[in-house]
Amino acid sequence: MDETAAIARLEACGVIPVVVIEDASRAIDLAHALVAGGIDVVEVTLRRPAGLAALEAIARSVPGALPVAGTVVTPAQVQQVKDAGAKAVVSPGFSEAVDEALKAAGLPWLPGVATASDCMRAVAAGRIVAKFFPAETAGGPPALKALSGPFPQMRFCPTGGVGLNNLGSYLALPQVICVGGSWLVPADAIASGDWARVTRLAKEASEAFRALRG
Ligand SMILES: O=C(O)C(=O)C[C@H](O)[C@H](O)COP(=O)(O)O
Repeated sequence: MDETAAIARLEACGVIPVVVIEDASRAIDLAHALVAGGIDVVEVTLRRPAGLAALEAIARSVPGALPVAGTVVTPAQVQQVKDAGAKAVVSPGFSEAVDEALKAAGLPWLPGVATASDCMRAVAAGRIVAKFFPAETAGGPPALKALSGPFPQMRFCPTGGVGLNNLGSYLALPQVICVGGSWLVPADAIASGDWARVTRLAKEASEAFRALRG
C-alpha cells in the first residue's frame, strides 16, 4: 500500500485507536470489535512485548482492519513491523535514522512532532503528515494552529490527551486529518475480553467523527 492510500485510510477512519496490549491472543477479537464499531484502522504499539505478535495476528487474520505499528522508535523495529505485516508506522517523535529505515522499507510513516524544530526536520525529510504528540500538553488546537503558520503544507493526527470530549476542537481544523487515542481500547476491557464495550466506544467515536466531518 502506498503512502497516499494509507493516509486516505487514516483520514476516512477519523479516529485511530492506540492499542497497548499485554496478551497477543486478544488481538484478533479486539480488532474485530473495533471494525464492528466502524473503526477499521488499528495502531498496535510496541510498548509491550506482545505488541509485535498482536500486530502480526491482526495483519494475518483481520483483513478488514489496516494494521499500523505504533511506538516505533528505532530503525531495527522497522524491519520487525514490516515482517509482521504493518501497512503504516507511527512514532512518538522524529528521528533521521528511523526516517531512513522507513524509506528503505517503503512503509508510510507518521513521525511525531510537537515543536517547530520537529516540523522543520520532518519537512526537510519530505514528511508532511505527522502525529502531533502529546497533543493536549503540547498546547492543543491553538498550538497546532500556530505551527500551521510556518508549515501550511503539513497535515496532522493529534494524539495524546484526545478523547470524545475534545476531538471536535481538533477536527474543526482543516490541517487535522484524523485524531488518535487510547480511550477506545481501555486496558481493562481488553484484559476481560469486554468486546461489546470496545465496539460501543468505537461506534461512539466513529459517529462523532462522521457527525463532524460527514
Ligand atoms: O505509544 C506511542 O507511540 C505514543 O506516542 C503515545 C500514544 O499515542 C499516546 O500516549 C496515546 O495517548 P492517550 O490517548 O492520551 O493515551
